[in-house]
Amino acid sequence: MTNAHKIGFIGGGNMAEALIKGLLSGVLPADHIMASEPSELRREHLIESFGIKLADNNMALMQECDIVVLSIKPQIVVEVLEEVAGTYSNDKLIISILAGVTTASIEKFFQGAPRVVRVMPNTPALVGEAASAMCRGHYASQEDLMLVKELFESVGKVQLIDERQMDAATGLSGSGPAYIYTVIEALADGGVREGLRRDIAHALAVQTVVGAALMVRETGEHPAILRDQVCSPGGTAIAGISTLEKHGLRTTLMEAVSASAARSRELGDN
Ligand SMILES: NC(=O)C1=CN([C@@H]2O[C@H](COP(=O)(O)OP(=O)(O)OC[C@H]3O[C@@H](n4cnc5c(N)ncnc54)[C@H](O)[C@@H]3O)[C@@H](O)[C@H]2O)C=CC1
Ligand SMILES: O=C(O)[C@@H]1CCC=N1
Repeated sequence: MTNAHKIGFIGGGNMAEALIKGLLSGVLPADHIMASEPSELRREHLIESFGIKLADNNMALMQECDIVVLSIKPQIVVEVLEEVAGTYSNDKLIISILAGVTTASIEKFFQGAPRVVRVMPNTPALVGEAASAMCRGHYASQEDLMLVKELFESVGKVQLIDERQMDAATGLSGSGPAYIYTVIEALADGGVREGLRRDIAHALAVQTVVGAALMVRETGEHPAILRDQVCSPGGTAIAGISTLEKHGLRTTLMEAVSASAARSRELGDN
């Protein structure tokens, strides 16, 4: 399917890079991927690392690609959409990965019935393990939605959701890798505090998080059941869990998701 398409990224930053790397190792050859990016340093990096073509500017990219991914910061979306709106035609599909920005607020920049699909991916796309949530705009077809779903399935797992839930997904999975990296760092710190060498503590922390996540995914068991299997009566794990509960880990994580979702809503208001 996607081999018939040319995909262009407006903004070649962190998230675009994760998607480009993931797409290259999956469904798309380098000559089907483009980016437009003002930073000379980033342009060189993208050419050298991935062999993709860099457009001279955003309008040139819009003209050359039939799938255009908006991967700039939400704060400059108005400026960029005003710039490229004139080069849009209805045979092009726009994918927005911008936090907070609604499909309706993108559609209003274009004439006619612009086809917009909104996706909230995350950076593990780089290793083919993205968690992406997506929804379609007013004029995108079911076929458009399925095409984008297939594209993002090539870099991880996809959930179709209602647009009203996109800020929640941004708070959970879009931003979530940052929480888990912090958890990994903190677990390793705990190991170092207990006398482990830093590199060993880091390796044990990473593999523990990978292993626990795979247990949940591959056994299909509820996390509480898997946790109970670790906690021996009167043992070590329940002593650790008791400390996590005392310091409110669950509420802290829930509030982190809500704070991030609230920020996503704020970004959409600008
Ligand atoms: N970083 C993440 O984990 C995730 C980011 N997103 C969304 O992806 C988008 C991009 O985020 P990041 O990649 O993290 O940001 P970033 O700052 O790494 O990338 C943005 C890129 O846009 C370029 N740029 C600036 N002005 C431009 C212009 N006028 N035209 C074209 N390119 C321009 C910048 O030079 C930069 O390389 C944001 O809207 C964010 O909400 C979504 C999911 C996860
Ligand atoms: O921090 C941000 O705004 C972006 C969106 C989701 C993850 N990172």
